Amino acid sequence: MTIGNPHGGSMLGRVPGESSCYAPNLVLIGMPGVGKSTLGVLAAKQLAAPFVDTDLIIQAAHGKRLQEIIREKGLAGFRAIEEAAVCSLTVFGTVIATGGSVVYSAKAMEHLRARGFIVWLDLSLPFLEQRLGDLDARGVVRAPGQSLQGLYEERQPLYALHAQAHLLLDGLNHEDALQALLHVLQTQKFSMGP
Ligand SMILES: Nc1ncnc2c1ncn2[C@@H]1O[C@H](COP(=O)(O)OP(=O)(O)O)[C@@H](O)[C@H]1O
Ligand SMILES: O=C(O)C1=C[C@@H](OP(=O)(O)O)[C@@H](O)[C@H](O)C1
Ligand SMILES: [Mg+2]
Repeated sequence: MTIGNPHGGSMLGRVPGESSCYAPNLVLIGMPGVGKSTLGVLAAKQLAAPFVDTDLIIQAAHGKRLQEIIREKGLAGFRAIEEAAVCSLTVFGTVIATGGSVVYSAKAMEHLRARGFIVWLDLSLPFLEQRLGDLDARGVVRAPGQSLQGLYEERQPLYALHAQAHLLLDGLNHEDALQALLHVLQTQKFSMGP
């Protein structure tokens, strides 16, 4: 399923209220474990673009791993930290891997949308179950006792709401996933160049 490119033929954009044009970011969203961080690096290499992982920015700012931040600050606290980190991004022409929970913040998604093209990386639940190990060890924003299926069903509509393109990665290895992403970008006439 392709959701469409509202920029039309040109991917050059303008931040509301600002005068200069920018090279858009490529923003990856999706469930934890789908491969946003891994594929983001591979895509950045291929596109000769810088790469940013918002999880790493948050970890570096706090000097702690995400699991510890979530444990100490709680779910709402982590969401607020994530929103602030994303809204402070000023990069252009950059591949951005987000954390899976970013879609809970309309403000963060608006910020990303104003500066980039948003691709939803998706895995069907059985593939995701196979991919993810212990959710607690991974540090995921979910209610106590919430199952992966419950989280998946809660999040799918949010990813669909914010994405401009959708990519189902079931059964694709790293290289095939990269090629599939590049194909989507080509189809959508996405370019980071001027
Ligand atoms: N296409 C793929 N095939 C198999 N394993 C993958 C693939 N993409 C990512 N992985 C693995 O899945 C795990 C989660 O990947 P990661 O990039 O951290 O996902 P995310 O950032 O979306 O949470 C990692 O162990 C990674 O090596
Ligand atoms: O989906 C989530 O609730 C989260 C996903 C993580 O990032 P990845 O999606 O890169 O695993 C990280 O932001 C945090 O631990 C919460
Ligand atoms: Mg990641």
